[in-house]
Amino acid sequence: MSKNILEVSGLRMRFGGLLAVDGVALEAREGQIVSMIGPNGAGKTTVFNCLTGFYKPTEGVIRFRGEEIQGLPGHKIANKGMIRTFQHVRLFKSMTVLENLLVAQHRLLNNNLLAGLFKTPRYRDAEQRALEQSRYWLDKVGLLEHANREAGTLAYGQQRYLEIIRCMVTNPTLLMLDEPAAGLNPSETDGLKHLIAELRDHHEMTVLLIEHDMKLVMDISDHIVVINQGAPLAAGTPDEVRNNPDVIKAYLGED
Ligand SMILES: Nc1ncnc2c1ncn2[C@@H]1O[C@H](COP(=O)(O)OP(=O)(O)OP(=O)(O)O)[C@@H](O)[C@H]1O
Repeated sequence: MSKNILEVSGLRMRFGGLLAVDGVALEAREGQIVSMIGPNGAGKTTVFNCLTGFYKPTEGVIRFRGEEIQGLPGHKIANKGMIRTFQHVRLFKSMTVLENLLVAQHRLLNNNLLAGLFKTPRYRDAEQRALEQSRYWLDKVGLLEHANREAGTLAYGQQRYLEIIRCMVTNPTLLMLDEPAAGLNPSETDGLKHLIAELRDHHEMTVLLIEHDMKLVMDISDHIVVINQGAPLAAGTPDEVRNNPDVIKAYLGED
């Protein structure tokens, strides 16, 4: 059986009088796509912010590859291999597409200032690997020909892809995507769906997804967690969730 990458239990996050996250639990096993859904304001992004160390959770246990990480600063959690995208595109828009990918791999490159200054063979090897890794992922999402363009000049859908591969070049253990389909047209959304499925099926990636596009979620998720007003409402396979009366009432019935 595949191992647990992420285990979250009893997660609570309070902002003054507002309990934005109230007892959320979730689990992601290696190679699974796990989606978190719920109406606007349900607390999904707040859960992401707690997992990635942007917020210190009020309560709860977060285990990443068996190790408790709740309350650790974001950079330490990212160094452990938990990498995310944001609801709104956050690229270095005046840098080239390729530079965005190289900057993301700075840990591989800049671990020794002197090595960088003198361009030692070891540094050059690392630089070469970073370039190869970048080209591989650019090719995968059809952006290789745009490698030297300013990232801000890419079409919106391409910027979304670039954000995802900017995570992939760091060889993450867990890829967390916050509404990656937001603002995409149907054909871009379909491309995104295939890319996420490919990351799981051919790159053994574990993916935690927040998404409002129900077709995307239902088509690719192995497991879905539904939260409503901060609290867990249901969890299960896409079929179980789709047919759950509480979910239909609280969420799917809203549209
Ligand atoms: N830093 C903060 N300070 C105070 N309240 C916050 C903060 N961050 C989030 N909230 C509140 O917590 C609740 C949950 O917000 P959150 O953004 O996590 O929901 P969401 O499920 O991601 O929503 P959406 O689907 O619209 O992105 C909301 O009521 C929001 O206003």
